[in-house]
Amino acid sequence: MQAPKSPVADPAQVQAPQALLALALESVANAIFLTDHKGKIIWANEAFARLSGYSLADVFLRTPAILKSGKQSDDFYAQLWRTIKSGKVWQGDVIDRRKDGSLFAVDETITPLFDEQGQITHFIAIQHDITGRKQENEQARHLAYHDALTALPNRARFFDLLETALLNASCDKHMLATMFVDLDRFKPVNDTLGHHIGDQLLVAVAERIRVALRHADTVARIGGDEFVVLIDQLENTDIASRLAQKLVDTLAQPFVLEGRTIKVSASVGVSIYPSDGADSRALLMHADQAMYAAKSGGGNQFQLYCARSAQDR
Ligand SMILES: Nc1nc2c(ncn2[C@@H]2O[C@H](COP(=O)(O)OP(=O)(O)OP(=O)(O)O)[C@@H](O)[C@H]2O)c(=O)[nH]1
Repeated sequence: MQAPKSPVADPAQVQAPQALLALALESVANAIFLTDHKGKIIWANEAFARLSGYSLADVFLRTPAILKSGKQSDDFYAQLWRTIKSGKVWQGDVIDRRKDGSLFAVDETITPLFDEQGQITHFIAIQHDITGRKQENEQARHLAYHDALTALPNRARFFDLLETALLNASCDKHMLATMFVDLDRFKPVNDTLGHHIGDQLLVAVAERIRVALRHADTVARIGGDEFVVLIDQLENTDIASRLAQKLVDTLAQPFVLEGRTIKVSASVGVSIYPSDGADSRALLMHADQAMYAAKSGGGNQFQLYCARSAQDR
């Protein structure tokens, strides 16, 4: 079989309904391809070539597997095939790969075509390009859950992660630690060196905290100079103390920004699940109280939450 040629190009010249239909399918803005009952592509329109980068000759008698991006599981494709082979319409979002290797996202509908005996003869796939919409959604999701200055997770994201970690911790009966990290004397940096240096310092602080911890630990920025940390699957409280001291030490090291050496320090408060609180609100509140105890002690130190001393305050 040879790849069919494009139909006539000028709709005004086309009289026969079938030729007009062929021209309409060729010219429509949605990418469309037609396969035989085994899934081999026997026709594709110009919009498909524009979207995928594959000409009809490239894909002729190949299967749509040529578009596979690796972003969907084998189960996904198995389910798709089960649906259309049973004679039903399949509809869903798919991420495909172009001829040049780049990815694109489509909202795709695949419809089986039947002969008079009710046997499937072909499948027709119609794709609507949603790459832009997907990217916008992802950007919006990222903005909703991340701090714009440091790109760390924000308060909302931190609480989501903490809730999930707490669910797992209560099932598996393991401990976790939350830490409240607040810079000491950050305001004078803004006041004397300017807000833009203050911003750079916050970015550098975020990076130092991240580097001091393991990849699996979570660091979030929840306010001006306030960061929180989640240490999951904590083996013992000594580890939390050691990590808190590590944060205090790393943040006490001078920062060099735009050729200036800047010294700040941090106060860190630590609370442990389950001994210091059973839920996210209690844990964060107690880590915050412990942080204030560290600040009252002169800063540049950490404190573990202590229920008795919190009652005395
Ligand atoms: N540069 C910069 N400053 C910010 C940002 N958000 C909040 N701030 C400033 O951060 C400061 C935080 O206030 P404080 O926590 O009282 O400052 P501090 O000097 O560290 O106070 P102590 O913790 O008591 O030592 C305020 O001056 C805010 O204006 C930001 O995104 N960028």
